Amino acid sequence: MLNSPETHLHLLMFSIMRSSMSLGKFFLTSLILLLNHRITASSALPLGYDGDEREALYVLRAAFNNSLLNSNWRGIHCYMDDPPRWYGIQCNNGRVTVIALEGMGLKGVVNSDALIHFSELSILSFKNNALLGNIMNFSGNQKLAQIDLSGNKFHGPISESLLSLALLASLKLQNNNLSGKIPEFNQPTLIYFNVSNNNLGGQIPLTQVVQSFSLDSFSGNLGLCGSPTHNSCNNSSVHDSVSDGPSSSNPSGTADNDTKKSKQSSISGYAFLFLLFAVVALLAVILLLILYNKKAKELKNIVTQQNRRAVEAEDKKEDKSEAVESGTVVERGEDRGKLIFLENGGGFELSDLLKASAEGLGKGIFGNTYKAILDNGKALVVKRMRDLKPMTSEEFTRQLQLLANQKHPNLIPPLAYFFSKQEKLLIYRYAEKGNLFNRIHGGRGSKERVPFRWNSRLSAARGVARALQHLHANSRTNNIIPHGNLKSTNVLLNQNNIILVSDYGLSSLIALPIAAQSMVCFKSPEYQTTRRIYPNTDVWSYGCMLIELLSGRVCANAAPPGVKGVDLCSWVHRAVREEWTAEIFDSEISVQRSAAHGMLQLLQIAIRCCDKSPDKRPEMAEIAQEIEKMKAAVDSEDEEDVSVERSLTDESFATTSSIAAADDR
Ligand SMILES: Nc1ncnc2c1ncn2[C@@H]1O[C@H](COP(=O)(O)OP(=O)(O)OP(=O)(O)O)[C@@H](O)[C@H]1O
Repeated sequence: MLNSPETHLHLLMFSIMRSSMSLGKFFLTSLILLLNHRITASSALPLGYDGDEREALYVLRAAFNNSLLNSNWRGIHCYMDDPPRWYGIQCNNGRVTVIALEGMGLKGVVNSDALIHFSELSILSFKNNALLGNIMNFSGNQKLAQIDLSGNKFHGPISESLLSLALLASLKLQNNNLSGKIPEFNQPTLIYFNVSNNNLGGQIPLTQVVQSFSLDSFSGNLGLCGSPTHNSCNNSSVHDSVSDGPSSSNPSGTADNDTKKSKQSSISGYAFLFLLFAVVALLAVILLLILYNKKAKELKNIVTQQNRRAVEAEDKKEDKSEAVESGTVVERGEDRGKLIFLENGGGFELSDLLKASAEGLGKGIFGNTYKAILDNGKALVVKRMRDLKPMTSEEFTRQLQLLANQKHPNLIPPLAYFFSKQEKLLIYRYAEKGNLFNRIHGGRGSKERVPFRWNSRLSAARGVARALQHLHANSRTNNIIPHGNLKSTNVLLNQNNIILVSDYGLSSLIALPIAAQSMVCFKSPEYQTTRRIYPNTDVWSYGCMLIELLSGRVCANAAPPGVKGVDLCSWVHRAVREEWTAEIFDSEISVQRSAAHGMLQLLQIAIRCCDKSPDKRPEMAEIAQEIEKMKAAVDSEDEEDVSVERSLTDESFATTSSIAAADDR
């Protein structure tokens, strides 16, 4: 896990409340530390990402000038096999495969060559924004299969470069200002096509592919004629289409050539005049926009300066010893945020947090996590949240309150949160004994390693099952994913080794593209095949975690950055099928003879949880009940020393094999 050097939490809080500049600096420091860590960890590898792609994304970011992208699109966008960190971007092997920026109110002009470097791009969506410009040149994007530019302000013709996309399956250009004719699409791969509600004209191409789409795909374009519309094409539009396309209704060119030429030249004369007029109008609009922007910027600067002066003056007047009551909302101006306690008497106040020193614990989906130590020695955990769904402070509060209301001895709910326009923080109790991942894998091979024996592993499995059962029982009605990100780094141990499941229910806060890249649920078999997740997708994550607990191997779906893992469900199925089941168990527990029965039982439960079909997995309540009934092993020092004669043999797995074989599809 990443451990950044000691730093001061009050810097973070102070910067949030006082100065966006120092906040940026703090953020930059954390980012540099993170990048350093990554680069050191993989110094043997080449660059690991595509520089041209990153530059092209920066150009797009500048064009969009969107606050979320301005803050989120920083650093390395795709690094080798790491999950990508940029909002709306998905990658494979350091290359961008998906750009999906939907419904974000994006404005600005997208250059026609904006995507030329993305040769691995397969999905592009700018759906429902307010983007301007011509349809891009896609000649460099031969892997593009889905394009959705609908609901924008794109104008001009539909780019002919689309004709070169041999894998194109879906093209959505509806609700724009596109004009000109529809190109003669002929890719047999094209199964969805919509150009409705534009200003397109001329005859609809007679190619088999284009003609296979219904009237809905073309409606709302007054200038279109020919099948499947009910407008017959008048002579000029028919001639247009005849002269431009080989698959038009008169390909032999038997019409009177002279008449055709004179009509064509008069049409192109009008077209030229129209174009000239359009160019002049466009230049005038651009000039006006530039002037307007300049004025707006000047005005904004003046207002910002005045505001800053006003805030400084107010700060001087403020009583420094302002009391902060725990259990109440602490509010010092909307833009400077609020600290809200979710539990009465959190035992600390904002002023304590401001003075606390902090050290980095690591970086998760949401950003950096810090351990903050208050002056009285109490430790808290502060999570700095990034990539959240756009939501109001009220929505955020509602979601957090729901999470805080989940009371169970094996859950660790948020204690408090901080909300401002730029910054969202979650504050938790500190779990003194770290996480289950470190307990299973940490210090292997070193003298410091304290063996993690069967009874403790069984307690961990039981604690997590109880916590999940509680979450599942309490969220059944609204069909949400109760945990969504169950993995061993999110299972914590307190001073008394009590299991505390953390980070539950956060999928309701995080933006979908980021969640889909990072959260464990989205790596499940059902999401890979159907793009859907279900409440009992958690059961699958639990199955993976049980195998990690039994085998001491890292689970690929839940491995921290920089750690390689194994697809444990497939691995276990293979082990059982190929009859090397005895190898599954971690040597620290396989030497415990009295634990053999329990280990087999837990393995069988894990295999059922791992079923590819969500319907066939057991309910969390059933699993919890089965684990409750399992007895702790009667342990002794002697047992732990049986290293030569393994207590588990392949024969002892006869029952397990048959169950797993039935489950293995
Ligand atoms: N309340 C806590 N007490 C002690 N350690 C914690 C606490 N919360 C998180 N941690 C530890 O801090 C580190 C970073 O946590 P964080 O939640 O940011 O990332 P993660 O768990 O690795 O990934 P993800 O964001 O996907 O959950 C992890 O090692 C985690 O176990």
